Amino acid sequence: MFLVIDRLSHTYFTKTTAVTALAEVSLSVEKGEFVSFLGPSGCGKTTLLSIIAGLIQPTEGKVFIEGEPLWAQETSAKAARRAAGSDLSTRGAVGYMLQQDYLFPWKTIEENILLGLKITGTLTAETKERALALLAEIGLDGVESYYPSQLSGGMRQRAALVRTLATDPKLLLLDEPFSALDQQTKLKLEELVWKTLKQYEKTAVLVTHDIEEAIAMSDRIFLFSRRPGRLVRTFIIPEELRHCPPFAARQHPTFSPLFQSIWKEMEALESV
Ligand SMILES: Nc1ncnc2c1ncn2[C@@H]1O[C@H](COP(=O)(O)OP(=O)(O)OP(=O)(O)O)[C@@H](O)[C@H]1O
Repeated sequence: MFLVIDRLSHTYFTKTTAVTALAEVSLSVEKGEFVSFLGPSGCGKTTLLSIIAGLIQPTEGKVFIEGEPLWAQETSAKAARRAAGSDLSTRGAVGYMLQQDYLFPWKTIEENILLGLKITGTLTAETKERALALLAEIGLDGVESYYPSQLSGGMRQRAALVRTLATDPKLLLLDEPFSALDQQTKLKLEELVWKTLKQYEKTAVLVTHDIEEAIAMSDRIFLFSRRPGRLVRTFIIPEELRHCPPFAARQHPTFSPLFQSIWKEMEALESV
């Protein structure tokens, strides 16, 4: 298994309160799989994504990426390899794409998309060429010297996708990356992201409120209860939808019945 989450719970402690965001979540994701986290607002989806990204340490439970535990003590051999600069296993392991593109406004598109490579010390002629080729592949050639303010929202999100993929991350975490876009741009970008991730055989986790988007993009959907978020159901997307790009999947006869059944479960969760 590529990603394993084992009996994970998380409580946020403030001076006066304790908020349990997630309770006893266990799930796993295969290499190359695209999964979505769906659930009522505040059920802990972003918290879970931040834990997988290594940004938050959970109060209980474990996360393994390719068998390696997050937050485990480094072995001395591994620490030595890292010190010598020869251990790239954790570099660029996880790519994060958010609702806002977070491109730096004072940097050009080219500087923005190469930033991750610079930070991780992996900027070479080869990785630069790859990033620029990716930019061209998604229809943004010619804008390298532009600043983010000179691009549309959809173009900026495409540039953010290139920046995320430039470091060749093993795992992509997508936190509602399409939710701020107009419907037409959103559908086009879903299509592009899906095709790009399939082409590069990436493993991805998407957080979304949008049931249709989750069905159109995913191989499986994990449905969470209200806070504290517990995994209540796993929907396996039928084979015929999984192999269709999102736009075609939305037109497929099995799409609507699946939407109805997930909608009913979501309604039941919201009314509890
Ligand atoms: N830093 C924090 N300190 C305290 N509580 C927090 C913190 N971050 C999140 N929470 C709380 O934890 C719960 C889960 O939040 P989270 O953002 O993970 O949910 P979500 O499912 O992603 O929500 P939404 O769908 O609305 O984006 C919420 O009740 C939230 O208020």
